[in-house]
Amino acid sequence: MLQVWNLDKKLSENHTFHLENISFHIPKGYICGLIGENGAGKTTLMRVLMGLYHASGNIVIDGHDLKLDEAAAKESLGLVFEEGFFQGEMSLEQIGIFYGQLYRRFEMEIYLSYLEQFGLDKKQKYKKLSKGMKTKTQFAFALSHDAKLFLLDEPTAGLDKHFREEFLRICAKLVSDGERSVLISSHITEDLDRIADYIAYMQDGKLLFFLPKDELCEQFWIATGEDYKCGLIPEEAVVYKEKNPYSTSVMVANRKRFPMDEALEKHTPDIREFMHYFVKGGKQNAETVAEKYLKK
Ligand SMILES: Nc1ncnc2c1ncn2[C@@H]1O[C@H](COP(=O)(O)OP(=O)(O)OP(=O)(O)O)[C@@H](O)[C@H]1O
Repeated sequence: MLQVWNLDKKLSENHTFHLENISFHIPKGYICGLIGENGAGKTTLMRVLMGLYHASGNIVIDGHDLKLDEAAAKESLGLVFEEGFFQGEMSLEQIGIFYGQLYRRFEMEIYLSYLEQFGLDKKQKYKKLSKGMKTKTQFAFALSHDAKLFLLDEPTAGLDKHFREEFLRICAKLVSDGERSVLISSHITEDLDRIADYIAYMQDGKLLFFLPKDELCEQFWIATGEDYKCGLIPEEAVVYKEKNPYSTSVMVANRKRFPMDEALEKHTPDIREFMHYFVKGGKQNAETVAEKYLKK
C-alpha cells in the first residue's frame, strides 16, 4: 500500500535537520505506528508522504507514484495533521462542499453522518473549533472519500478518552477488510500497543528500524530482581539498566541467546517500556542495538 525507497530531505537553509535514506513498506490491511523522541522527524516524514515537502527518493501510494502520478496518489490519502488544510472561515458543511470536489469518490452523506456521529455541528465555523474537534472534522472528511492510506500525525493527542476509544476502534475497523492501511504517529504508546501491527522507530532523521510489533517486543526481556543478579547479565545484551529503591530492572536484547538467573522475574516489554529503556540507553546505544538485533 505504501512503498518508500531512499527518501532524503534536508530541511532549512543550513540543513540542520536531515531525513536520511528512509525506506519501508506498509502492506495492505496493516497499521504502522511511527514513534520517536521529539524532533526525531516523524512530522517531517509525514509531510513528505503527504506531498507537502519534496524529497529525493520514491514514494508509491496504492500503486501510484507520488511524483509521476501525483493527483491519483493524493486522492488515495486520508489525512489528519496538526494544521490541517481546511480554511478556517468555512463551516463544516461548506468544507464538505468545497474540498469534497477535489476527490472523485467523496460522498457528502457519509461526511455529514460522521460529523453527526462525532457530535459536530455542521453549521459551526472550522476556526471556532477546539483542537480535538478539528481533528474529528479532518477524520470525518478523511473517512468520506474512500481513501486507501491514512496518514495520521499525532491524531489522538487532543482527543478526550471516549473519542480516543472510538478513533482507535474506527482505525482497527478500517484495515479489517485488507484494503486500507494506516500510518499513525503518536507519543501515546498505549494506542499503538492496541492497534499497531508494525512499529517504525525514528531517531535524528533516520529510520532505525521497521518491524512487526510482536517480533520487535519478543526480541527483548525486562528482567527485574536483585541488583547483583542483574549484574550477571552479559553487558552486550543490556540495553539499559535502571536501579529502583528495592530492585533493579534491565532491558535485555536478543533474549533467546542470553541466559539469565532463574530468580529474576521477566516479561516482554510493551511499546511504552520499550521506548523508555531504548531512549534511556542513549542514542548511540539505540543505534547499536537496532543495527545488531533489529535490522532485517
Ligand atoms: N520548517 C522547518 N524548517 C526547518 N527545520 C524544521 C522545520 N520543521 C521542523 N524542523 C526541524 O526538523 C526536526 C524534526 O522535526 P519534526 O517536527 O519532524 O519532529 P517530530 O519527530 O515530529 O517531533 P515531535 O514529536 O516533537 O512532534 C526538528 O529539529 C525541527 O526543529
